Amino acid sequence: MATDNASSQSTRLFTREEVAKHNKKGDLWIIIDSKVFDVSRFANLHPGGLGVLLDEEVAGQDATKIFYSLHRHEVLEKPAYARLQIGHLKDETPEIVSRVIGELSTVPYGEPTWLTKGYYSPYFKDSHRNLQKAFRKFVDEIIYPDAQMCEENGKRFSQSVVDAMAAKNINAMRLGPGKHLKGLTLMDGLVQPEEFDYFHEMVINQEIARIGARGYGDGLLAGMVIGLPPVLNFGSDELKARVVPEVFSGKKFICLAISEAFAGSDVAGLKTTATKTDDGKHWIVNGTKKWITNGVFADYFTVGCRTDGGFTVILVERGEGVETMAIKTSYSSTVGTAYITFDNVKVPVENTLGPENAGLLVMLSNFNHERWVMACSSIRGQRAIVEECFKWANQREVFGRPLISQAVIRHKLAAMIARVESAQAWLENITYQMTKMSYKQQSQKLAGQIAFIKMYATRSGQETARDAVQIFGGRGITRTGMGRFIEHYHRTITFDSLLGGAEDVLGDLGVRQAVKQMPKNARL
Ligand code: HEM
Repeated sequence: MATDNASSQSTRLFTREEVAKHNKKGDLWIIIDSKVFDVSRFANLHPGGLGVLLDEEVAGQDATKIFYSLHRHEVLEKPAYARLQIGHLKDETPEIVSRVIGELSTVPYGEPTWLTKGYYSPYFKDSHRNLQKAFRKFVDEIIYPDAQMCEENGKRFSQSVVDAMAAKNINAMRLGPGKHLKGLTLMDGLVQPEEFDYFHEMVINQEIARIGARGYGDGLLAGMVIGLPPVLNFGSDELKARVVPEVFSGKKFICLAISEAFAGSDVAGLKTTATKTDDGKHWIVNGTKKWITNGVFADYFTVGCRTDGGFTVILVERGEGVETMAIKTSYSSTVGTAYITFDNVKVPVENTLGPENAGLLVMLSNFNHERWVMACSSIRGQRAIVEECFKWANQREVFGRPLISQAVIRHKLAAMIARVESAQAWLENITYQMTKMSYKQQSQKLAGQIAFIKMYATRSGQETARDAVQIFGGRGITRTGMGRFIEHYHRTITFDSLLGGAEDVLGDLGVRQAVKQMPKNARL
C-alpha cells in the first residue's frame, strides 16, 4: 500500500514505435500501463528469468496484461523496481491506480455496506465514520508496513508502533467502552470517551484486521485485550493504578495465561496451583501454561490457578521462577506464543483478581467480549480475501478469457460474498444489542449469539480459505507473489477457529444457552 511514486519517476515521453526499437538483450524496454521501463540491466536479475522478457510479445512491447497476470502491483512500487521507469507514453495516462493510504476500496464487497458509497446503515454515526477514516490512515501508514516486515522476520512489533498507538489512546479503546476511557483524549479528540461505544470498538478491531498479517495482529497486544480486563474489572484500586497506565502506554505488556497442555477449553481441568504461605500474605504459584499469546515478551500474566476451594485468577509479575519459551506455531513468531513455567513463584495476595475461589466467574465474564472481538477481526479478514479473489478473477486470463468468465469461479465468489455479508450483518446486529445491554444482560442474552457468530465466522472463513486457494491455484500455496495473502490466510485461519473456544465447543454452548430459555409448555 503506497502512493503511486512510479509515475513521478520521469517525465520523458515516448511513442510506442520508439519503445519497440529496444527489444533485445542489453537494450530492453517494456511498457506497463503506459509507463516505460528500461529493463536492460535488470533482465539478468529478474526473478522470473531473462527468457520471458525477451519473448517477442514482451520485448519492446506493451506487456501490461501479462505483467498483471504474474505480479502484484506492489512490485512496481518497490523503490528498486520503480526506478526502472524511464518515462511514459505520449498522450496516454496510466489506468491502474495504487491503493492510496487511508482510502476505501472501490472493489465490490471490498468494504462492509456502511462504508460503501451509496449505501446506508442505521448504526454508524459521524463519530464512527470519523474514527474509521483517521484510524484507517493510521493503520495503512504506521501498522501495515511494520506488520508485513515482522510477519516475515518473526520479530515482535516495533516499539515505535505501540508508542504511536498509545499516544492516541488506541490501546485503551481496544478494551471497549467503560470507565477506563474517562479523561482520555481518544484519537486526537475525534471521539469523546462518554460516547465511545461497541461500534467504535468494532471499527478499531476491523481496521486492524485488514493488515493481512494474522500473527502480527495477535502479536500487537492481543494479550492485553484478553489479559487486562480481569485487572480492570476485578483488580484492587492500587493494582489498577499501577498496572493499567503502564499497559495502556505500551511500556509494559500483559497476557492471559489460562490454557495448559493438560486442559484447554475445559477450564475446570487446569493443574496450575496457587497455595497461600503460612502468614497468608503471598500465593505460591506452580505449574505450566501453553499457547499463551504475547507470553514471550509479557511483563504481567493473568493466571488461572487451582486454589484450595476452587479456581482463582492471580496477576503474576515476571520475576524469579517465571520462565517463558517460544512455541513454534503455523503463524509467525511475531506473536510471542509461549509455553510458561511457574516454579514456586511468590505473588502478593493483593494481586488476586476478584474473590478467592470465584475465578471461573472472573474468566467467564470476559469470554463474551473476547469472542466478539475475535468475530469482528475474523469477519474483516475474510472480506479482505474476497477482495483479493475478486481482483484476481478479473485480471487473470485462462484459456484466453478472464477467470471471472468461468461459471465455477463466479459460483465460488457468490458463496464467499454471501458468507461474509451475512456474518457482518449479524455482527452489526449483535453489536447493536451490546450497546443497549448492561454487561450482565449481555452475559444472559448474548453469550449464545456471540458463541454462534464466532463459530460461524471461523467456519465460513475456512470455507472461504479453501475456495480462495482453488481460485488462485498454486499461487494460493506460495508465500510470495500474487497469492501471498491467500496462502497466509489459508495457513492462519485455523487460529481463529480455536482461540477463545473451539468451534464445536462454542456451538454447543450456544445451544445449551438456548435450551435454558426453552419454554416448558412448548410442543409441536
Ligand atoms: C518492470 C518490470 C518487471 C519487474 C520489476 C518484475 C519483477 C518481478 C518480481 C519481483 C518477481 C518475483 C515474484 C513477485 O514478487 O511477484 C517476478 C516474477 C516473474 N516475472 Fe517479472 N517483472 C517485470 C516484468 C515482467 C514481464 C513483462 C514478464 C512477462 C512475461 C514477467 C514475467 C515474470 C514471471 C513469469 C515471473 C515468475 C512468476 C511466478 O513465479 O509466479 N515479468 N518479476
